[in-house]
Amino acid sequence: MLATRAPAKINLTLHILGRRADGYHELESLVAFSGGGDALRLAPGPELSLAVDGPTAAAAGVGDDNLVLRAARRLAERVPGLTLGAFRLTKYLPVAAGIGGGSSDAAAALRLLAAANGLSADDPRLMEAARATGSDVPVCLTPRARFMRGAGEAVGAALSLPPLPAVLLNPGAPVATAAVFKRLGLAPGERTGAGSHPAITPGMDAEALLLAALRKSRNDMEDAACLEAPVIVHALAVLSAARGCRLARMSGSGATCFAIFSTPHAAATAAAAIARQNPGWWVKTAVLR
Ligand SMILES: C[C@](O)(CO)[C@H](O)COP(=O)(O)OP(=O)(O)OC[C@H]1O[C@@H](n2ccc(N)nc2=O)[C@H](O)[C@@H]1O
Ligand SMILES: Nc1ncnc2c1ncn2[C@@H]1O[C@H](COP(=O)(O)OP(=O)(O)OP(=O)(O)O)[C@@H](O)[C@H]1O
Repeated sequence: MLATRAPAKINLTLHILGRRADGYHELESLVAFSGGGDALRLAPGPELSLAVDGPTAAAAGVGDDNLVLRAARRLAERVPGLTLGAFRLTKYLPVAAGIGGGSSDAAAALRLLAAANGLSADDPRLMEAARATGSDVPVCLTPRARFMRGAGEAVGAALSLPPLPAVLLNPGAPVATAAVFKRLGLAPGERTGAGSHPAITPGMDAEALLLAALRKSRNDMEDAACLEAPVIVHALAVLSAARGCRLARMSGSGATCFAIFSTPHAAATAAAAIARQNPGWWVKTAVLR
């Protein structure tokens, strides 16, 4: 039995540069990852199957369109004689939440299949299968902080950013990614005129440089997502007002928002207070890296 984790993907920044002729949006995003997340196991064998359990299993679905199965099929198309097997996904991350849960599961499936088949981590067929599965899958293949560009197919080198203590908050409203992109109202071929992304380089000091660069950047999907799910406005206000919050922002197409704190203790104290006051919300602490 092989096992791996599928952590949450957090878009620390998300700049929309325009819409390509093929309808997809061109973006520039600094992405980081939580610890924890979903758990995926694989018993290698000739037949492909999937069982799903865990608190958010029902929303993710066990059908043929589960991203674990889609990623496995995309790799099998590229690797003759690929050993497949029985996957078991234990789903903890909220679904349709802007934290790439399904994409991270798909990337985890590719990592396990690579291990089961003796493929090296830099075998180009893994990245090709990731690209063919979904826009967020390439950046999740090796979950370390890095830039993603294009429509998500171009991923930069891993960045050794200082670990960022954070609170992740999902207010319980599922948000469809395509609906938020549509609300941006860009025509194919149209540019947004977004300025260049503030420089973020390996080894940046957490206290000063990284936070300053993050504050100068944005999530360009935030306003559109707030129209789709107005509770996001409230979620951002709650995070911003938390004691010790240094930056609060939405991830991806929402509705999950994150806040950065100076220490894990400050994040844990804020998370406990927010969870107490909002019993229906998904509130977790994380160290993003
Ligand atoms: C918003 C982000 O989460 C930021 O990381 C991603 O860009 C979205 O990634 P994703 O959920 O994996 O997206 P996909 O499943 O590939 O696409 C869902 C839908 O979102 C739209 N889409 C997606 C990515 C992109 N760069 N431009 C788009 O316009 C397309 O309408 C597409 O049909
Ligand atoms: N393993 C999976 N986990 C979660 N959702 C899945 C999975 N497989 C397929 N899906 C479907 O994919 C859709 C998007 O789910 P996901 O949780 O990945 O969204 P997201 O967090 O908004 O992603 P992103 O941030 O990449 O836009 C859901 O409608 C869900 O039914």
